Amino acid sequence: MKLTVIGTGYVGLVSGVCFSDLGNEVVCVDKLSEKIELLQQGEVPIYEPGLKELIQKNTEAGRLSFTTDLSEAVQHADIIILAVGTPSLANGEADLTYILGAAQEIALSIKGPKIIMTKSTVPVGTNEKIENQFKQLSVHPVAVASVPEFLREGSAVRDTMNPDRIVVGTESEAARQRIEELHRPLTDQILFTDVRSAEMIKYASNAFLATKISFINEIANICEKVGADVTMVAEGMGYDKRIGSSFLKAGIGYGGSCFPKDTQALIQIAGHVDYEFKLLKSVVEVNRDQRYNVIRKLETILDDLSGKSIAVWGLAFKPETDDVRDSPAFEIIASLLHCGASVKAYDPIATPNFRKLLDHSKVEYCSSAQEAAQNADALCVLTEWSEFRAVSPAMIQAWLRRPNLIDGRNMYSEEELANTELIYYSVGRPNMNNGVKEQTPQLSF
Ligand SMILES: NC(=O)C1=CN([C@@H]2O[C@H](COP(=O)(O)OP(=O)(O)OC[C@H]3O[C@@H](n4cnc5c(N)ncnc54)[C@H](O)[C@@H]3O)[C@@H](O)[C@H]2O)C=CC1
Ligand SMILES: O=C(O)[C@H]1O[C@H](OP(=O)(O)OP(=O)(O)OC[C@H]2O[C@@H](n3ccc(=O)[nH]c3=O)[C@H](O)[C@@H]2O)[C@H](O)[C@@H](O)[C@@H]1O
Repeated sequence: MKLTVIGTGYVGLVSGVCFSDLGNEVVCVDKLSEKIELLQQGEVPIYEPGLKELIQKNTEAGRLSFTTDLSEAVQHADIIILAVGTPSLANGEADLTYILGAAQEIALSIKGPKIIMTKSTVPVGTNEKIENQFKQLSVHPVAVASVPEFLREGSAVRDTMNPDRIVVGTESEAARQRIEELHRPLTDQILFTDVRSAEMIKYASNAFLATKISFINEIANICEKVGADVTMVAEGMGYDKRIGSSFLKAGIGYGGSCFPKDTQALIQIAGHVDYEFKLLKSVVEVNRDQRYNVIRKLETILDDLSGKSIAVWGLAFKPETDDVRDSPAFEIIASLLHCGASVKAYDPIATPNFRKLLDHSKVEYCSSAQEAAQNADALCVLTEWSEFRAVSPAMIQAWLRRPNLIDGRNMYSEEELANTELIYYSVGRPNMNNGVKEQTPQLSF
């Protein structure tokens, strides 16, 4: 099949590359010429395991190419995939400027019938708007389908090649058949729905996963007060197939380019039809507060943070990505600065992106985990990179000036801490002091 993908962010690039790897002829379009030039030279603008090799393989095979010329590229395609960004507006609503802009450009360019497959996450009703735009601007028949994307950053290629399901929302039988044909090599689990339901499935899925995270984070906060261990609680819950073990890792709250924006957008979508999504509002509020536990724990240990040197390990919103969009590290570091602390930060790959967000005289970006931790008054682990897991708590203690470790991702075990003198606070687990668990709090009932 011949495909044109509009937008070379995570979704556009990864799906374009994977579809070409399945034998389709794919042209990827972006309006940013510097991105396209990089891709044409075989370089990848994002860090995503396995992607570079696939780009090289499929470019060499002549199935994959990159261009800034949208109007030329769309002529080539049977199916045009919309994968441009839908960021948040200040009020939390999804900004549809890019997707409607791209649809307009396509409508003014096409010279024959096309299938438009929307992979961007868009509010319910957007694909109908896109369809209307085509009717107004083009004489050529266009079938629109909502085919939301569920990949995760850091495992985007694997997720795309092994999807749990493909959702296809369309009213067009022709689009349905072609899109089924395109996805059949990936899975048999293809669900056909109406357009609005497909759009809703995407928001509901992200909101549900975000709810699981805020739920376990609140359980963790209670565990800290009653002396239980959230990792055991999550394990015990997860064996129940109705609950499932995934997305029950307590931490510093979810970040990234999607959960924060999509939860806000769904609250707005509900608001537009006079429905107050109370549960999701709480999920967002819990998430916003969870990251500040790191600061509260530091204050418990160090009292006043003014003048202290705090090491931070991890700036990306999760491991295996250099994406720092809505990373909890940003607000945590901003709070540390607000409290008068100075920060020494290290991330294996996300530092250049983070520095663009926060260039401050009191933030020193270090080139190794050791350099960041050396002589600091405390270390905060904010992203669970395997590189950090490989450093023993004893080594961390040796590097620090004062033996304080705040583990925002529950990376280290009781056994590893047993032979150290660290004061260790994690999330929803008993604190440790000099290798010994702090006493379980007395319960007053
Ligand atoms: N990042 C992720 O892991 C996932 C994202 N999504 C959704 O997919 C959509 C895309 O997200 P990302 O890939 O992160 O996007 P992104 O924001 O990183 O990249 C979008 C790209 O589209 C380009 N673009 C915008 N308008 C254009 C036009 N008219 N012509 C050509 N190029 C244009 C931009 O220059 C940019 O390079 C969003 O709706 C997002 O919510 C869905 C699942 C996963
Ligand atoms: O719509 C999207 O963009 C994507 O959003 C998420 O993917 P992603 O943001 O790449 O990463 P996740 O692995 O879901 O992690 C999101 C955040 O939740 C946090 N998280 C995740 C799981 C967990 O148990 N606990 C937890 O705190 C992570 O640290 C991270 O900050 C969804 O998992 C994808 O299915 C979806 O396609």
